[in-house]
Amino acid sequence: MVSLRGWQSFPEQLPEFDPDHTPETPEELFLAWLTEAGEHVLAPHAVTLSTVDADGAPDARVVILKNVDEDGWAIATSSESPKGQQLAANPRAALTFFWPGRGRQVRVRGLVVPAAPEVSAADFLDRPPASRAEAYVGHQSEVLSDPAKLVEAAEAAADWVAENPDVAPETWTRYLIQPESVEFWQASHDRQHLRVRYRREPSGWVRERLWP
Ligand SMILES: Cc1cc2nc3c(=O)[nH]c(=O)nc-3n(C[C@H](O)[C@H](O)[C@H](O)COP(=O)(O)O)c2cc1C
Repeated sequence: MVSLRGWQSFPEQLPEFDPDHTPETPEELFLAWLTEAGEHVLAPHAVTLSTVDADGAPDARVVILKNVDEDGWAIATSSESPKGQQLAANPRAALTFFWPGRGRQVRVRGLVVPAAPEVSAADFLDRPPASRAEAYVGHQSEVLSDPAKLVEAAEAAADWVAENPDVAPETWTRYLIQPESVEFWQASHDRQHLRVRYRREPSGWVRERLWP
Protein backbone atom coordinates (compact mmCIF):
# COMPACT_ATOMS: atom_id res chain seq x y z
CA MET A 1 0.00 0.00 0.00
CA VAL A 2 1.41 3.38 -0.99
CA SER A 3 1.56 5.81 1.93
CA LEU A 4 -0.22 9.03 1.03
CA ARG A 5 1.12 10.83 4.07
CA GLY A 6 4.20 12.95 4.19
CA TRP A 7 4.30 14.14 0.62
CA GLN A 8 5.09 17.79 0.28
CA SER A 9 2.25 19.80 -1.30
CA PHE A 10 3.86 23.21 -1.64
CA PRO A 11 7.37 24.69 -1.84
CA GLU A 12 9.00 26.27 1.22
CA GLN A 13 8.89 29.65 -0.50
CA LEU A 14 5.37 30.73 -1.43
CA PRO A 15 4.53 33.84 -3.47
CA GLU A 16 3.26 36.99 -1.81
CA PHE A 17 -0.47 37.71 -1.95
CA ASP A 18 -2.14 40.69 -0.30
CA PRO A 19 -5.88 39.85 -0.16
CA ASP A 20 -6.73 43.43 0.85
CA HIS A 21 -5.21 44.95 -2.27
CA THR A 22 -6.61 43.08 -5.26
CA PRO A 23 -7.47 44.42 -8.73
CA GLU A 24 -11.06 45.40 -9.51
CA THR A 25 -11.67 42.48 -11.85
CA PRO A 26 -10.86 38.79 -11.41
CA GLU A 27 -9.45 38.70 -14.94
CA GLU A 28 -6.68 41.13 -13.96
CA LEU A 29 -5.71 39.07 -10.93
CA PHE A 30 -5.97 35.80 -12.84
CA LEU A 31 -3.73 36.98 -15.66
CA ALA A 32 -1.15 38.15 -13.11
CA TRP A 33 -1.25 34.75 -11.36
CA LEU A 34 -1.16 32.87 -14.70
CA THR A 35 1.87 34.82 -15.90
CA GLU A 36 3.61 34.26 -12.58
CA ALA A 37 2.76 30.53 -12.62
CA GLY A 38 4.12 30.26 -16.17
CA GLU A 39 7.57 31.13 -14.85
CA HIS A 40 7.52 28.14 -12.49
CA VAL A 41 5.20 25.34 -13.64
CA LEU A 42 4.48 23.37 -16.81
CA ALA A 43 1.15 23.93 -18.55
CA PRO A 44 -0.14 26.74 -16.32
CA HIS A 45 -3.02 27.07 -18.79
CA ALA A 46 -4.20 23.48 -18.27
CA VAL A 47 -7.46 23.58 -16.36
CA THR A 48 -10.05 21.13 -15.08
CA LEU A 49 -13.37 21.80 -16.79
CA SER A 50 -16.35 20.47 -14.84
CA THR A 51 -19.73 19.99 -16.45
CA VAL A 52 -22.95 18.20 -15.58
CA ASP A 53 -24.54 15.45 -17.67
CA ALA A 54 -28.20 14.99 -18.58
CA ASP A 55 -28.77 12.95 -15.38
CA GLY A 56 -27.30 15.71 -13.22
CA ALA A 57 -24.09 13.74 -12.60
CA PRO A 58 -20.86 15.76 -12.56
CA ASP A 59 -18.08 15.12 -15.06
CA ALA A 60 -14.62 16.69 -15.31
CA ARG A 61 -11.54 16.63 -17.51
CA VAL A 62 -8.48 18.75 -18.24
CA VAL A 63 -8.53 21.15 -21.20
CA ILE A 64 -6.41 24.08 -22.32
CA LEU A 65 -7.44 27.66 -21.61
CA LYS A 66 -7.29 29.52 -24.93
CA ASN A 67 -7.97 33.10 -23.90
CA VAL A 68 -9.42 35.37 -21.22
CA ASP A 69 -11.11 38.65 -22.10
CA GLU A 70 -14.38 40.54 -21.64
CA ASP A 71 -16.22 37.88 -23.72
CA GLY A 72 -15.30 35.12 -21.29
CA TRP A 73 -12.74 32.45 -20.44
CA ALA A 74 -12.25 30.42 -23.62
CA ILE A 75 -11.72 26.70 -24.12
CA ALA A 76 -12.16 24.72 -27.35
CA THR A 77 -13.40 21.25 -28.16
CA SER A 78 -15.80 19.33 -30.38
CA SER A 79 -19.50 20.00 -29.83
CA GLU A 80 -19.97 16.25 -30.42
CA SER A 81 -17.71 15.24 -27.51
CA PRO A 82 -19.37 14.26 -24.22
CA LYS A 83 -18.45 17.65 -22.72
CA GLY A 84 -19.88 19.43 -25.80
CA GLN A 85 -23.14 17.50 -25.46
CA GLN A 86 -23.25 18.19 -21.74
CA LEU A 87 -22.76 21.92 -22.34
CA ALA A 88 -25.54 21.92 -24.96
CA ALA A 89 -27.96 20.39 -22.43
CA ASN A 90 -26.78 22.39 -19.42
CA PRO A 91 -24.66 25.44 -20.26
CA ARG A 92 -22.99 25.77 -16.87
CA ALA A 93 -19.42 24.90 -15.99
CA ALA A 94 -16.62 25.30 -13.51
CA LEU A 95 -12.91 25.75 -14.21
CA THR A 96 -10.33 24.76 -11.61
CA PHE A 97 -6.67 25.75 -11.95
CA PHE A 98 -4.14 24.29 -9.50
CA TRP A 99 -0.50 25.33 -9.48
CA PRO A 100 1.12 23.28 -6.70
CA GLY A 101 4.50 24.92 -7.29
CA ARG A 102 2.93 28.24 -6.31
CA GLY A 103 0.44 26.96 -3.70
CA ARG A 104 -2.37 28.49 -5.70
CA GLN A 105 -5.82 27.49 -6.89
CA VAL A 106 -8.32 29.49 -8.96
CA ARG A 107 -11.97 28.45 -9.24
CA VAL A 108 -14.34 29.88 -11.86
CA ARG A 109 -18.08 29.18 -12.03
CA GLY A 110 -20.41 30.48 -14.68
CA LEU A 111 -22.60 30.21 -17.72
CA VAL A 112 -21.16 28.93 -20.99
CA VAL A 113 -21.91 30.25 -24.47
CA PRO A 114 -20.49 29.04 -27.78
CA ALA A 115 -18.43 31.69 -29.58
CA ALA A 116 -19.57 32.94 -33.00
CA PRO A 117 -18.90 30.31 -35.74
CA GLU A 118 -16.19 32.46 -37.34
CA VAL A 119 -14.41 32.72 -33.98
CA SER A 120 -14.51 28.92 -33.55
CA ALA A 121 -13.25 28.49 -37.13
CA ALA A 122 -10.39 30.92 -36.48
CA ASP A 123 -9.53 29.01 -33.30
CA PHE A 124 -9.35 25.79 -35.33
CA LEU A 125 -7.32 27.23 -38.20
CA ASP A 126 -4.85 28.65 -35.70
CA ARG A 127 -4.00 25.13 -34.53
CA PRO A 128 -0.93 23.34 -35.93
CA PRO A 129 -1.78 20.82 -38.72
CA ALA A 130 -1.29 17.81 -36.41
CA SER A 131 -3.81 19.23 -33.90
CA ARG A 132 -6.27 20.00 -36.68
CA ALA A 133 -5.96 16.44 -37.97
CA GLU A 134 -6.50 15.13 -34.43
CA ALA A 135 -9.83 16.99 -34.30
CA TYR A 136 -10.89 15.52 -37.66
CA VAL A 137 -10.29 11.99 -36.37
CA GLY A 138 -13.46 12.48 -34.31
CA HIS A 139 -15.29 9.87 -32.21
CA GLN A 140 -13.85 11.47 -29.05
CA SER A 141 -14.46 9.30 -25.97
CA GLU A 142 -16.21 6.54 -27.95
CA VAL A 143 -14.96 2.99 -27.30
CA LEU A 144 -11.98 2.12 -29.54
CA SER A 145 -12.43 -1.58 -30.21
CA ASP A 146 -9.82 -1.76 -32.99
CA PRO A 147 -6.70 0.46 -32.66
CA ALA A 148 -5.98 -0.09 -36.40
CA LYS A 149 -9.11 1.99 -37.10
CA LEU A 150 -7.51 4.94 -35.26
CA VAL A 151 -4.34 4.67 -37.39
CA GLU A 152 -6.52 4.59 -40.52
CA ALA A 153 -8.65 7.56 -39.37
CA ALA A 154 -5.55 9.57 -38.36
CA GLU A 155 -3.99 9.06 -41.81
CA ALA A 156 -7.23 10.05 -43.55
CA ALA A 157 -7.55 13.12 -41.28
CA ALA A 158 -3.94 14.20 -41.99
CA ASP A 159 -4.59 13.88 -45.76
CA TRP A 160 -7.82 15.87 -45.44
CA VAL A 161 -6.08 18.69 -43.55
CA ALA A 162 -3.24 18.81 -46.10
CA GLU A 163 -5.76 19.11 -48.95
CA ASN A 164 -8.12 21.51 -47.12
CA PRO A 165 -5.87 23.85 -45.12
CA ASP A 166 -8.53 26.58 -44.85
CA VAL A 167 -11.48 24.46 -43.77
CA ALA A 168 -12.72 24.11 -40.18
CA PRO A 169 -15.27 21.51 -39.07
CA GLU A 170 -18.60 22.96 -37.91
CA THR A 171 -18.35 20.87 -34.76
CA TRP A 172 -15.15 22.59 -33.55
CA THR A 173 -16.36 25.07 -30.96
CA ARG A 174 -14.79 27.70 -28.81
CA TYR A 175 -16.80 27.92 -25.57
CA LEU A 176 -16.79 31.03 -23.44
CA ILE A 177 -17.25 30.61 -19.69
CA GLN A 178 -18.76 33.83 -18.39
CA PRO A 179 -17.98 33.90 -14.69
CA GLU A 180 -20.48 34.54 -11.93
CA SER A 181 -17.75 33.97 -9.37
CA VAL A 182 -13.98 33.58 -9.37
CA GLU A 183 -12.12 32.49 -6.26
CA PHE A 184 -8.39 32.84 -5.60
CA TRP A 185 -6.76 30.56 -3.02
CA GLN A 186 -3.24 31.07 -1.79
CA ALA A 187 -1.65 28.47 0.48
CA SER A 188 0.01 29.69 3.64
CA HIS A 189 2.38 27.61 5.77
CA ASP A 190 0.56 28.71 8.94
CA ARG A 191 -2.56 27.03 7.45
CA GLN A 192 -4.41 30.34 7.42
CA HIS A 193 -4.80 30.03 3.69
CA LEU A 194 -5.86 33.21 1.95
CA ARG A 195 -9.08 33.15 -0.05
CA VAL A 196 -10.64 35.98 -2.02
CA ARG A 197 -13.83 35.52 -4.01
CA TYR A 198 -15.08 37.87 -6.71
CA ARG A 199 -18.89 37.67 -7.04
CA ARG A 200 -20.69 39.29 -9.96
CA GLU A 201 -23.45 41.69 -8.90
CA PRO A 202 -25.48 43.94 -11.23
CA SER A 203 -23.35 46.85 -10.01
CA GLY A 204 -20.06 45.06 -10.75
CA TRP A 205 -17.65 42.71 -8.99
CA VAL A 206 -17.90 42.31 -5.22
CA ARG A 207 -14.71 41.10 -3.51
CA GLU A 208 -14.90 39.19 -0.24
CA ARG A 209 -12.51 37.20 1.95
CA LEU A 210 -13.52 33.61 2.73
CA TRP A 211 -12.66 31.46 5.72
CA PRO A 212 -10.06 28.91 4.76
C1 LIG B 1 -3.08 18.75 -20.53
C2 LIG B 1 -4.32 18.33 -21.29
C3 LIG B 1 -4.91 19.23 -22.17
C4 LIG B 1 -6.05 18.88 -22.88
N1 LIG B 1 -6.65 19.82 -23.68
C5 LIG B 1 -7.81 19.54 -24.30
C6 LIG B 1 -8.51 20.55 -25.03
O1 LIG B 1 -8.11 21.72 -25.07
N2 LIG B 1 -9.66 20.21 -25.66
C7 LIG B 1 -10.15 18.91 -25.60
O2 LIG B 1 -11.20 18.67 -26.20
N3 LIG B 1 -9.54 17.95 -24.89
C8 LIG B 1 -8.38 18.23 -24.23
N4 LIG B 1 -7.75 17.26 -23.48
C9 LIG B 1 -8.36 15.91 -23.42
C10 LIG B 1 -9.51 15.91 -22.38
O3 LIG B 1 -8.98 15.88 -21.06
C11 LIG B 1 -10.49 14.74 -22.55
O4 LIG B 1 -9.79 13.51 -22.44
C12 LIG B 1 -11.21 14.75 -23.90
O5 LIG B 1 -11.50 16.07 -24.33
C13 LIG B 1 -12.54 13.97 -23.80
O6 LIG B 1 -13.37 14.56 -22.83
P1 LIG B 1 -14.95 14.29 -22.75
O7 LIG B 1 -15.17 12.82 -22.98
O8 LIG B 1 -15.34 14.69 -21.36
O9 LIG B 1 -15.62 15.14 -23.79
C14 LIG B 1 -6.61 17.58 -22.75
C15 LIG B 1 -6.02 16.67 -21.86
C16 LIG B 1 -4.91 17.05 -21.13
C17 LIG B 1 -4.31 16.06 -20.15
